[in-house]
Amino acid sequence: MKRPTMVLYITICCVAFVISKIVISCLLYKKWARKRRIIENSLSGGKMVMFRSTTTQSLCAKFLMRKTMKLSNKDILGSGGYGTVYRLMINDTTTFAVKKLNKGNCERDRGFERELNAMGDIKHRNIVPLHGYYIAPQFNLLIYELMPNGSLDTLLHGKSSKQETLDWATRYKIAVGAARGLSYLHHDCIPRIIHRDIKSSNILLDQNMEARVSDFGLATLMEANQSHVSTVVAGTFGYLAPEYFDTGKATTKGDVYSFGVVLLELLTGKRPTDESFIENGTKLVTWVKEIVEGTREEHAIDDALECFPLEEVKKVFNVAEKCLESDPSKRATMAEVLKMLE
Ligand SMILES: Nc1ncnc2c1ncn2[C@@H]1O[C@H](COP(=O)(O)OP(=O)(O)OP(=O)(O)O)[C@@H](O)[C@H]1O
Repeated sequence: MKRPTMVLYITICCVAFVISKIVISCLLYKKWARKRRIIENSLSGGKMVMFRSTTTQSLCAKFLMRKTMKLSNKDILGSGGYGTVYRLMINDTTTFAVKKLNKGNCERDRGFERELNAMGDIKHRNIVPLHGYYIAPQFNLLIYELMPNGSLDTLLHGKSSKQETLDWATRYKIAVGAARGLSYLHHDCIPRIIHRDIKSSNILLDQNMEARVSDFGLATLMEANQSHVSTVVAGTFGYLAPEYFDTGKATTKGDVYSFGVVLLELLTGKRPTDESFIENGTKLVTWVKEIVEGTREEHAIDDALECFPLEEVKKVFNVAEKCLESDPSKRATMAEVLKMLE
């Protein structure tokens, strides 16, 4: 090849290389600028409130918001009917769980308000702490403490092969902790709080496997002179008390019934919606009642439990029965349930 032709080729290659670099840089800049614009737009017109605590005192709201805006699918911890929950890592020692509720759905907006009303002032070792919230034009955020051991539902029914079976002592501890949290809501809060969605996926576990009641999106406040609150029936199939299902009147006894179903899940390792019940035309509650009547509790206990103290197990079956009385006036209160378990 002649020298001038070669120089021409090399020049063309160099120019093409430089142009492609410029184009790529422009595209990357455009993408970055777009992302930044979205973050700026989200930050403007929004209101961030962080409650004072040792975890939050050194945090700057703007820094927290910027971190929140960068959350993506890989940070998702789980999704529910009302929103998506993300893991938000601030630094090596501080991580939050952020629930994002998109606006525009009346029920979802009400859920956000209910959650704030119910949880704003609550501090109890068996309730998931709410650290703050963010209100923006397009969405709302709830900022909780991250529960590193996830939900009871995943621990009992999760499919991961790495997952260890929950031993009896841990199950018992979870039952007592959840009962303590619920009893606090019913008997020690003013006004009293009905949770309305007690189920295993709303019982989370902290680093010490201590149970924490979460998800107050349906929670209802009840003044001292009220015996019930009339609502549209909501909650989760399999956990709803029969009288609530029939009348829509929410009472603390409805939560007691749902807690009874959670006790059965801990004992039997079965979901209330387990397919085997549907196939046999029965329900978890009916099946267990028959077993307890025939004093055959050892046949209902979770197969995954290799050893367990039978007397203690029988006692918990009896407590569950007292929670699952079909007549709410005969059903135990949460304070009584806690006393029996403790
Ligand atoms: N504070 C938290 N720490 C760790 N994981 C959490 C936390 N809060 C929620 N999660 C996870 O996110 C999942 C979704 O939670 P969310 O409360 O939105 O829905 P759900 O209770 O599963 O269903 P629904 O709200 O429809 O009743 C939970 O099952 C749980 O695994």
